[in-house]
Amino acid sequence: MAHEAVQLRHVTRRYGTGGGAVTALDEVSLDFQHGTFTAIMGPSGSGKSTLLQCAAGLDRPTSGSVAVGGTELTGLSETRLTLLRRRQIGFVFQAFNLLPSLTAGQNVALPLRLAGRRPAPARIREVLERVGLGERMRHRPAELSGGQQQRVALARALITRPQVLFGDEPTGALDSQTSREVLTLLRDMVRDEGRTTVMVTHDPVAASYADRVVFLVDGRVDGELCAASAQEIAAQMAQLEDVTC
Ligand SMILES: Nc1ncnc2c1ncn2[C@@H]1O[C@H](COP(=O)(O)OP(=O)(O)OP(=O)(O)O)[C@@H](O)[C@H]1O
Repeated sequence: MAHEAVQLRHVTRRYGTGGGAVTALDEVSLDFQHGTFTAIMGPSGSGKSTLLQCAAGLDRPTSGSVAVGGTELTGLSETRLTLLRRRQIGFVFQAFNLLPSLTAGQNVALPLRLAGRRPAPARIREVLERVGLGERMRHRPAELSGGQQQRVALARALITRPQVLFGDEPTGALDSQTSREVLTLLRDMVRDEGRTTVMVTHDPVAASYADRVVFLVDGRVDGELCAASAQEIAAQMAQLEDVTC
């Protein structure tokens, strides 16, 4: 494919005005290539979540441009942006955000229902099987472990076959063993299905599952590592946190 999966050019996001204004992102330019797994790291308040929200079309930059799958988001109406998000983007958060009264299968079907489509039961089963939960279709969230709930949330994000999957601390609420299972699943999906994945994390071990780690400091890109170990990533983070203290 000719274009990047996600392209940010000189993206600035400012909150507020006057003396109390905060520049959460400051002229960030980044490309996320098709079929790659990128982790975004940086000290608290460095702009990681803002970057993800702008890249996913959930927030609009103050200036600069974002393109997803070759479509420029700047200037799209809210309706067209919503349609693009539904078709091309999946999102998983630290909180699983499942509806407690719905079964796993019904939760997974929700994005299609919201788009006015009738989900085929076979497709729901296929996606739940992909995350290892084919037998749990009729279970409600309270009957599932944290890791299983996050896998249902992942299946829900994948039901529309998005080009790009964004995760904001997707393993932040999981113990280390369960985190590893979810991260392995994410990495396998990138490798086997070419699902471009961008994940914010505080955890160097989680980041080591990615092909590339981009570091943010004060809303700017401050270096990156490729195919790095958790130790290398932790060392880089310690250095950045020292500098910003
Ligand atoms: N809605 C908002 N209104 C005002 N300021 C905001 C808003 N959202 C974020 N900020 C500010 O923008 C900066 C970047 O925030 P952001 O949440 O992107 O950082 P982060 O790196 O994800 O932080 P953390 O690791 O603590 O979650 C911070 O200074 C934050 O206080």
